[in-house]
Amino acid sequence: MTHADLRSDTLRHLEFSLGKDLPHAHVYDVRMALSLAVRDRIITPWFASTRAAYAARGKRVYYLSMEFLIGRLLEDAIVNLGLMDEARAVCESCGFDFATVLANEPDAALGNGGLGRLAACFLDSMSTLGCPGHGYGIRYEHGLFQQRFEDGVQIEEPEEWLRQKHAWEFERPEVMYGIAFGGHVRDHDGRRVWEPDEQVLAKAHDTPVIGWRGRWANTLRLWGAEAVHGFDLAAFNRGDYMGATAPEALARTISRVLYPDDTSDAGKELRLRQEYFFTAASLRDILRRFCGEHEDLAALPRHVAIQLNDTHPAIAGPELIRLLHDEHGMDFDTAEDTARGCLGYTNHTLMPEALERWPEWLMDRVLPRHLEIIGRIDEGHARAHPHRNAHILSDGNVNMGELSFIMAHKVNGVSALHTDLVKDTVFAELHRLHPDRIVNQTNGVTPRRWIVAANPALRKLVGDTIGPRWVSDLERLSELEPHVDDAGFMDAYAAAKRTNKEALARWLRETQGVTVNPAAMFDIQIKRIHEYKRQHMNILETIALWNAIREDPNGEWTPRVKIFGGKAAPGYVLAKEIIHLINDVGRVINADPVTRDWLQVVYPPNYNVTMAERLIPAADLSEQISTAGKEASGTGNMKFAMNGAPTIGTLDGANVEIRERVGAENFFLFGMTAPEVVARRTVEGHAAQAIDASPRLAQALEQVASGVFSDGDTDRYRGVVDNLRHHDFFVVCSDFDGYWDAQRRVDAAFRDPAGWMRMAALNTARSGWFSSDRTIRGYMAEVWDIAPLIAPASD
Ligand SMILES: CCc1ccc([C@H](C)CC(=O)N[C@@H]2O[C@H](CO)[C@@H](O)[C@H](O)[C@H]2O)cc1
Repeated sequence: MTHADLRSDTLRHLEFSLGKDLPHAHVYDVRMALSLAVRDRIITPWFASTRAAYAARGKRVYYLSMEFLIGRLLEDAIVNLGLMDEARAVCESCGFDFATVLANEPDAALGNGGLGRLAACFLDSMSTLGCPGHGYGIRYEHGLFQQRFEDGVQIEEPEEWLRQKHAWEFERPEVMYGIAFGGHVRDHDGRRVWEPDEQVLAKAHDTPVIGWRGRWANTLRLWGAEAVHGFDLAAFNRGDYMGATAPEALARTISRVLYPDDTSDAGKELRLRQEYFFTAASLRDILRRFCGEHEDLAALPRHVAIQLNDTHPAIAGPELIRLLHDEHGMDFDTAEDTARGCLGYTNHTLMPEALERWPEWLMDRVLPRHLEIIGRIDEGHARAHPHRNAHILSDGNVNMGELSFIMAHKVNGVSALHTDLVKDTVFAELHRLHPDRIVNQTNGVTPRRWIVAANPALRKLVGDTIGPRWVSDLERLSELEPHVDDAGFMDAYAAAKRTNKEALARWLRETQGVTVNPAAMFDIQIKRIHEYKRQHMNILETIALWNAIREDPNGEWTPRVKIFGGKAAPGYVLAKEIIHLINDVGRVINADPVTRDWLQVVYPPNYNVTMAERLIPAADLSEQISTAGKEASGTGNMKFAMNGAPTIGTLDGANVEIRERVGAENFFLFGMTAPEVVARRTVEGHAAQAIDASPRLAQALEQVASGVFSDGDTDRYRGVVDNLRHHDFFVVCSDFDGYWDAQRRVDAAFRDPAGWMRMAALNTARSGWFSSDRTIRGYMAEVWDIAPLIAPASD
């Protein structure tokens, strides 16, 4: 595949697909034309993969997720097809800067955070491994809101990724299903018949997902909602223009926007409709494909593995039973067992408020037949386990966690610690009743996006040092370890990090108007804003450091740039207060001439996948400081370690496994363990005690309370301060001094550049296990019982 070919194809698309003459082309036109030319090169492996899967008559995996946090796709496709140099040459030959062309693509922000991004990494790995699978989700017209700051306060604005044509999808008007809602269930000669009173059409939009080296491609099928009868001409003729389009608008509401909550169950009816809409359309599509190849529906589990990405598609259990029993006449118990044989359920959070519980009355109104079926499942489980103390239906609610567990043949947590906590807490009773149902599948991330695309300097160095095979066999990074004692390699490693830091400094200057010193330590915390992730502990430590530098300006300090990134759910008041506080503290500290050269705070708005790709390669320190027992896994922690940023963190989620693999000496540990946190909470006034014992913390809290960072306004942070002083459920105060001490250890370590770079390089060399390829191989063997349809990549 020469540059000439890609160039001629790009120019052909510019002319015939975009209808643009090169002299008049805008960057958008070139980006679209190049995208279409690159997409053309995905079609052949895509068709071949589909044919191979059909020919194999084997098993397929279906990953059902309300979220796919994809980001941009052009560079990802170019990387997986090995067309980087060609694509850059094509842009330059058209008179456009490659980076500018790539930057013209909007992020597909169809997710909130960890869960959605994990789904996207999993799709890349399933294609790279040749695991026949499809992603199923919702084609939201508006993804996660755009974040901007007004005087440091988060303002949400609608996200408009579809304002421009989406280059990577194929609309499938021929794949359309009517999805029913509401109505009643009545008896009809001994059978229960659902008579819904609403219907919405689900139309498929397919995006090919190409794997490394373009050897296999799966499909991401996203459903868009449309009205059965969209336009009311009679109303229009009556001049009731709103009335005329109301049916269309109402129907499209279902796929209009992503719910921006990532930890609390909004419990909104529309959310339940979204969950049923995509789950029902996906199951219809799965059964259509199966019935096109096989007769006996009881054989479904041998050919179909369905993974529930948290409880959000949990209605899949009752819906599959409804299809098998009500529509295909299978007897109920066989239908239930058949469904269980297909279903796997992944739990991603222990936060009680994040576990979905739908009021029975709401389920009865939206999905009356499903509520009946859920009742029968629960009764059946009670009959099988008379003394059980776990219920799907309890206190007038439908517990979607219990439903998912009982309807799945395998349940997994997303890190070793999390899986143990799932067994000991949220599902302790069900674990007792089904002791071999829970397995662990520690998360992973795709090295194609998070090293090859995001960090070309490191990619080149690693490739030059150990050859090309690490990209699809990441544990080969361990072959770098002997080179860590080689000065030449370490100089090149440090140079790569420096290149990335200078690039980030340039971007911060150009986009944020902030000048940072690339020699300073880039200390980064990027993730959704949440009390358990403890961004407020980070900013309190920053204030304490500021105080310490001001008290001893000539002391031996390590220049540090504190970089934050992250959105708060619009309704999460305290998280929004934390955002405001970080911006307010930054405003004061950055203006302080005494400390300016030693400490800066930067918080670029609208953190997303593309910004993560820019920040992570430039990081020196990875902040993973959640309250132990609260972060199910984390995946940012893995991306930072791979890109040579040692972690300061607690023994929480996958931090535990990162520390085990990179070595305790290459990890800055602090804080209470999960059991210690639980014990500490039982101590009356544990926060006040900790504050009394820590003058640094007490001073910082008092400064926040007294308005030092809010122009004397003593109300602005009353919420955060009172919560910390009187509740502090996430033990910020009790972990503060440990955190402070760990940060001072970081300072000392960073002042030894060679020593620091050694830690950084060992983090890279020892984090290969955290590839999502390893994770997917685990699911394939222990959950889906499926074999890849291609041999492992040889290069
Ligand atoms: C009902 C609202 C809602 C929406 C999303 C969620 C997600 C489960 C939250 C989430 O993203 N969890 C994160 O999942 C990652 C992938 O497994 C983990 O690495 C993170 O630790 C976990 O917080 C909970 C509740």
